[in-house]
Amino acid sequence: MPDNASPSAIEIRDLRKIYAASGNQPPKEALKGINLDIPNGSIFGLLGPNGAGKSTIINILAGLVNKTSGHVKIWGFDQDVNPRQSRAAIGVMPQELNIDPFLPPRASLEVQAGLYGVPARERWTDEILALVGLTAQADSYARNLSGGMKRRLLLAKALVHRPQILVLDEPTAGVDIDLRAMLWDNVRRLNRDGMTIILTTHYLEEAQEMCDEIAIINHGQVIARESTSGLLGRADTKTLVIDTGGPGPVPDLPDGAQGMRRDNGLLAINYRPSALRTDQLIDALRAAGQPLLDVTTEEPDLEDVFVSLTRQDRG
Ligand SMILES: Nc1ncnc2c1ncn2[C@@H]1O[C@H](COP(=O)(O)OP(=O)(O)OP(=O)(O)O)[C@@H](O)[C@H]1O
Repeated sequence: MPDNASPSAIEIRDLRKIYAASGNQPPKEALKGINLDIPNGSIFGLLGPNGAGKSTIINILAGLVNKTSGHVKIWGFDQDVNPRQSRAAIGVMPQELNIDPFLPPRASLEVQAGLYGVPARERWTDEILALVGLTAQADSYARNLSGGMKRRLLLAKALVHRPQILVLDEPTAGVDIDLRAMLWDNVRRLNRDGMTIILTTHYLEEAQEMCDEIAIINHGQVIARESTSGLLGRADTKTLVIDTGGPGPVPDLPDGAQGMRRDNGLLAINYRPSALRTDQLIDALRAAGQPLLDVTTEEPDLEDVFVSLTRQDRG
């Protein structure tokens, strides 16, 4: 296993990608100078709306798409200077189910290990099969596997060469709850053993739960890159939920606060903590003669941050 002296598993500098024009499609500048360091040992989320450039970044990391310019270091190896080593350090679980239907899982892993030049004594085929829960299906034709099992096989294939970095491209799109839980168990275990995980997902609550750090990509640029908790702290929105003893009209509130009655009769007041303090809201409610039988606050989630950041960045 090569040593990586850098604290970053991945270093991306001024990465640009222009897809050439084709047919009547003009050229497309998909990446406009990405700078990104992905810390060694992290579970890192790469988020962004459709077409933001996430797959382009991942495909460049995986060596499947050629960059137009810029530098990429994987596990300390520059892709252009040490292509073989940089490739060996990364395993990618792709979005598409690209599996040979006639190869059983065990054979498929052996073929993959051969492609990566893993010597027989260093293979860990049975361990990987056990890890992803395919031991019982190890010798069944892949075409007989369920969709969920095929996904597990994709994860297994990404692991054969014991990469230091594992990339999961939308791993849970269209996947049922059990498989999702199993995937995340596996990912956490691999991470605990030292593997750096890079994940793209459309499920923001999943990113919130799984990722230590997150970069948000929009229009081919990094528009935020922070710890998940730092990012959550950025959302300048909070909701105060009050039991006023039953339904009733929404009282007058200070500027910057929006109130609504929920179906259960609770009064929900959305406000910006930077503009208004909670006690000012409470004072206003007291002045309006509202009973305050119970008061709770609801914190923002990643979705709030994501929506507000990508909205600001529009255009
Ligand atoms: N092979 C290609 N040729 C031309 N344009 C492309 C090609 N691949 C991607 N693009 C364009 O580059 C931009 C970025 O696409 P990319 O697939 O990287 O986005 P994404 O963030 O992964 O989106 P999604 O979440 O939908 O997968 C988009 O405008 C897309 O249409």
